[in-house]
Amino acid sequence: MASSFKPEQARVPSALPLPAPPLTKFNIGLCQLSVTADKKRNISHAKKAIEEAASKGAKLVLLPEIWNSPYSNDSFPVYAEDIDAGGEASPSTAMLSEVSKRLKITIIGGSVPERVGDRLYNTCCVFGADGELKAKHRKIHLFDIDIPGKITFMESKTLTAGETPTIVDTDVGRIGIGICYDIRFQELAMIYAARGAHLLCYPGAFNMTTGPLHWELLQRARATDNQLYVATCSPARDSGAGYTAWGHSTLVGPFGEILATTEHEEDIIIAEIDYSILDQRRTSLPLNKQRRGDLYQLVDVQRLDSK
Ligand SMILES: NC(=O)CC(=O)C(=O)O
Repeated sequence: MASSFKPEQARVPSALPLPAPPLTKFNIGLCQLSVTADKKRNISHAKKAIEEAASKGAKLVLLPEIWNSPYSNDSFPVYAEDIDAGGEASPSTAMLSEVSKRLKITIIGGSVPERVGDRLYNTCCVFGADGELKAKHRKIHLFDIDIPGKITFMESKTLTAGETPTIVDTDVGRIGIGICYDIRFQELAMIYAARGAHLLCYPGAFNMTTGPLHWELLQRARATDNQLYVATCSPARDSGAGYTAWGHSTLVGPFGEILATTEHEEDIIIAEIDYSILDQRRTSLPLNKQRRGDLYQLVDVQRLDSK
């Protein structure tokens, strides 16, 4: 019987069905890396961590937000790379491309500062198992925060905001990308879910003020509301750094369950993702059929405009 709730109208355009993923079960590796001021060391360190994750069975590896540079407005212009030029102009992404191809794995390359003319972005590159750059997400929501006596940080002093949501089909499923502060904006996750994402990946560097309260809560909320997997990856904590990361990289399942997590030290988490659970959860708790499209709607502006 057709529902008078008009669930198909709660997403504009209508939500896409969940696509069949290329594989159902695989391991994800979350590399919670220590980051120093030495960029060359950061790159070789990340490379070793990716190799270790792959040797332990990871088919998808996620890196932290800003893993090749300290997280500071002074550092972003100094460490920024011209990703589109590639090669020597972007040693960090050249390494990701080489490793993903050699190991035949998908890499969600955390984020690095990107230079485009006189602009800087906080950018996540996704490399396929063939070493090709499949997608580039520029942090859409810049992290400007001012909690007196606790934390003041203004990314907008140096960075420009990205303009588009990023969802990418990979060998390990359809993945929506957000960077750190992007996780606070539930509409982005809802748009990815409506576009058929199996998994959302958020490289992120929450801090000692918001991390304890919000980091796990937000991941579990995005996963529970959208009935999909959420993976996050933070830098390891360095208490001597100007910005102290919270750590606690995590994988959350589609029922909001923590499947794997860690503390704040350097670590490589290997955990299993099983996409067959998505259909099970959505059948048992059919939120997509129960939405009140007669009362509210989420408009995906980009998809609407491309129609
Ligand atoms: N660093 C961020 O982008 C976000 C963050 O720390 C927060 O939202 O809190």
